[in-house]
Amino acid sequence: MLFDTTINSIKGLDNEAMEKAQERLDNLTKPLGSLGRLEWIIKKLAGITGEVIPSLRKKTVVIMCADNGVVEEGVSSCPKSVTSTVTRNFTRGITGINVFTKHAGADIVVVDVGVDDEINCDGVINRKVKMGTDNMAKGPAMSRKEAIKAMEVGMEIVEELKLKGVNLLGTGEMGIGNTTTSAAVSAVLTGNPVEIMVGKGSGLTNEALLNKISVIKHAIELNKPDPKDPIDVLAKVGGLDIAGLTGCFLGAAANRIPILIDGFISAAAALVAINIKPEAKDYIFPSHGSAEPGSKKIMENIGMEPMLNLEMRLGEGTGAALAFHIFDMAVTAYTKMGTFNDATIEKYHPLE
Ligand SMILES: O=C(O)c1ccc[n+]([C@@H]2O[C@H](COP(=O)([O-])O)[C@@H](O)[C@H]2O)c1
Ligand SMILES: Cc1cc2nc[nH]c2cc1C
Repeated sequence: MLFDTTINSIKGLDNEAMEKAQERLDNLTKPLGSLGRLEWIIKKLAGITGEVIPSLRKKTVVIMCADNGVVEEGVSSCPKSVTSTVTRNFTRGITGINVFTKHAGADIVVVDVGVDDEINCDGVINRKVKMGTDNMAKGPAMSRKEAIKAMEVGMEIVEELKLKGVNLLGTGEMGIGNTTTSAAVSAVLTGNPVEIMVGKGSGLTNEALLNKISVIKHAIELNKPDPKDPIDVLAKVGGLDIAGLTGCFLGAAANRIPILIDGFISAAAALVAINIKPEAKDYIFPSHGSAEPGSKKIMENIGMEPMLNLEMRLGEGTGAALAFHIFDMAVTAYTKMGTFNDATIEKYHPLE
């Protein structure tokens, strides 16, 4: 089964490549460590790829699109039909992520993993597991088998992209109601109270926010997801979009491809992936901190610090695409700066 083989092929980082990268970083004409977390990016890229001089040849954002049955409980300001409309619009070049990726010199791959509509649109890959999840306020969102199938969709997509030479991935999603499922999954897995994991998503009144909180609490009480079993949590109170992205994170780790988290939903998927296989964390990078409050709590739980804080909450992978620029700058500085061997000054050593 693809799921098991993927999980079993996730291995640790290449320490030798990381040591050599550190050596080069320390030899660049700058005070030791002065490029801060750009140096951390370089070292981690070297450990992931085994290349001492990493190059970002092909960058792609994978967008997992799916509907969430819980939307019928009034948890979103948007009608469910927005999921299929925006999914189609990704192929028309007019959405936020189209502009963000174009500017970053990256591509997008749009995957229908469970939109409740026949998409039939060139440019949208049809890997529909089912026509949206069931309403988690009335029973499990999906079966365990469906959750695994959706994760395998993500794993397959990453394998296909690897064959096409993609060596930097971003994660994005489109799914009305998915801030509700992300809050539910992350509340259960982090052990935080539902209230602090929930926000207004794409926009809610204060009254509707209270309803969203009680719907999530009810869904958790009803389905009793087991916090020690991340797949159980994903299946009972998650979504097909989150599951697809969880598969992308695990697939990227198995295929040694660096992969960036985007906003709250993508962070919830990374949280599930790390709970399934802790070593996957080595392959995952943060990008921005979403305005959705639960995003910060997930980052704290997985021990990551976003690189940007712009209060964005669009999703689609826009924050990840924005961070591609930081990666480009890190690699450019690392490869284009001179070393102390070329420079006319002595290597700078910090005071002991
Ligand atoms: O990425 C984020 O942090 C984020 C925060 C709030 C909303 N969104 C986007 O808005 C949609 C979900 O909002 P909602 O209110 O329907 O749960 C979904 O399509 C996401 O892409 C995304
Ligand atoms: C237009 C629109 C675009 C989106 N992208 C992600 N969520 C969205 C919600 C809406 C409403």
